[in-house]
Formats: sequence, C-alpha cells, structure tokens
Amino acid sequence: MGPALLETQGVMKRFGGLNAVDRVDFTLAPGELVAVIGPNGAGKTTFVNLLSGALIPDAGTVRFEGRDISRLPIDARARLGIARSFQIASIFPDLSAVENVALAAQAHAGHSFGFWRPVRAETTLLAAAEAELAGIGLAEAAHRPAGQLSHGEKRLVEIAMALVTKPRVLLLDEPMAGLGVAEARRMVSFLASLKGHFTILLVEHDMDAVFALADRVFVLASGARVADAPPDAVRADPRVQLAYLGDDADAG
Ligand SMILES: Nc1ncnc2c1ncn2[C@@H]1O[C@H](COP(=O)(O)OP(=O)(O)OP(=O)(O)O)[C@@H](O)[C@H]1O
Repeated sequence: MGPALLETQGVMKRFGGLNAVDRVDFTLAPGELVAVIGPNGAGKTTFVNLLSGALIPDAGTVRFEGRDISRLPIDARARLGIARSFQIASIFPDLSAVENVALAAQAHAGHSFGFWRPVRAETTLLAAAEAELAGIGLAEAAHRPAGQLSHGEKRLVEIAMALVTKPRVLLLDEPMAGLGVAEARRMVSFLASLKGHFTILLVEHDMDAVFALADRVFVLASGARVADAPPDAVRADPRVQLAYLGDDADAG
C-alpha cells in the first residue's frame, strides 16, 4: 500500500459525555475502496463527518496528502477534492437529472457569478453532465425531471453529482439504503465499475455489498476501531462478531 491519501490519527469527537468517535487511526490509500461498518450508533456517520469537514474533531488529526486539514471547513475540503455524495434532499425535483448534475459541477467550479444564469445555457457543463449520467447507466432517464425518477435512480444521480466534480476522495454514506433487490444489484455493479478509478470510503449496512466491493473493511463499535483488514479476515474475526452481537452474546 502506498502513502495515504486521507488519514486520521487519534481522531475524536464527543457529544456531551459520549465519545462518538474515540481516538481512531485510519488510512485510505489512492485507488482503494474501504468500507466502514459497525452496529447502529457505532460512530460511522460521525466519522465520515470528521473526514468531510462537517464536524471538526475535539482531538487528533485528519490529513489529506500529508497536510493537516483537521480544522478546515467542509467547503475548503470539497475544493481539495474530498466529496461527499449529495443527499436526495439536495436534488431539484423539477429540473432534469442532467440539469441537477450540471448545477453540481457549476457549484463546484465556483462560477458564483453564473450560478443563477439559466443552466440550460451552459452547454459544456450539460455535455459533461450527460456523459456522467450515461456512464452511470442513466442515459434514458437523463432528461426526465429528477422528481420522477425511481429511488434507485435518484441515488445514482446523487453519486453522479459528486463524480462530476472529479473528486480525489469520494465519501459514500449508505448508498444502498432503501434500494430494492434489482436496484441494489445495479448500485453494486456501478460502484464496482468505479473501483481503481476513484478512492472511495463506503459506509454501508448491506454486508453483501460490503463484502463484494471492499478492498478493506474498517469496523467501528462504540466509536473505536475493532478491526481493519481484508473482507475475509473481518468476516472470520470473533471480535467483529461480538461487536455486532453485543448484549445478545451475553444473553445467548
Ligand atoms: N449531533 C449529535 N449530538 C449528540 N449525539 C450524537 C450526535 N450525532 C451522533 N450522536 C451520537 O453519537 C453516536 C454515534 O452516532 P453515529 O450516527 O455516528 O453512528 P452510526 O454508526 O452512523 O449509526 P447508524 O448506523 O445508526 O447510522 C450515537 O450514540 C449517536 O446517538
């Protein structure tokens, strides 16, 4: 494994008396796909927020290409290329999928003076958006109002909105959530096609997806790292099984 692109050392976030993320050491190398798993409340979303800059750590450091970015806010980290997939709530339902992706590209490029110009005029951006959606298998749906797309198609549009910014690191928080079987299969094969081309951190509860996609699985429980190993080793690790079983292990 080469030098880390994104790295944390002893990173910590407290909410009141709770250590939601508790002195976590983590690395993400260029081109890797690392899945972060753990039981409900383990601290996965908080950890992603510490990487994206949505939260600033109480202790420890976050580094990007060796540079300490611990105190950089989310927009500054986005400009460095740390992208988090947009949430469905940020999709404009009356605009087409292409227009939504073009707006995301435009916002990232920081054309602030042009932001309120009709996006239809931005032919270069629209061509790039169209190519991104075709690459994601949404060529057919690209010109329909985004509000009319299926849940699975919307989740793909969210990822296209992140990819069009050409991220150095893509943070995906539960892209499989709420997808049906066929949509989930489509999402897994799409994410598999990104492997090696993008550096990805994937938070996901769907274990079939995690074990199919991840180069490495990072397990959190009660805010702390329980395991960090290839999928097969994590699957066989009794500490991971215990973390998931929790109180049931004592009861059983
Ligand atoms: N803003 C907040 N204020 C107070 N407590 C919080 C806040 N955000 C998260 N927590 C708490 O921190 C812990 C970790 O939450 P987090 O959402 O990071 O876990 P998670 O692993 O993403 O959970 P899930 O799998 O259920 O989404 C939980 O106990 C949660 O209740």
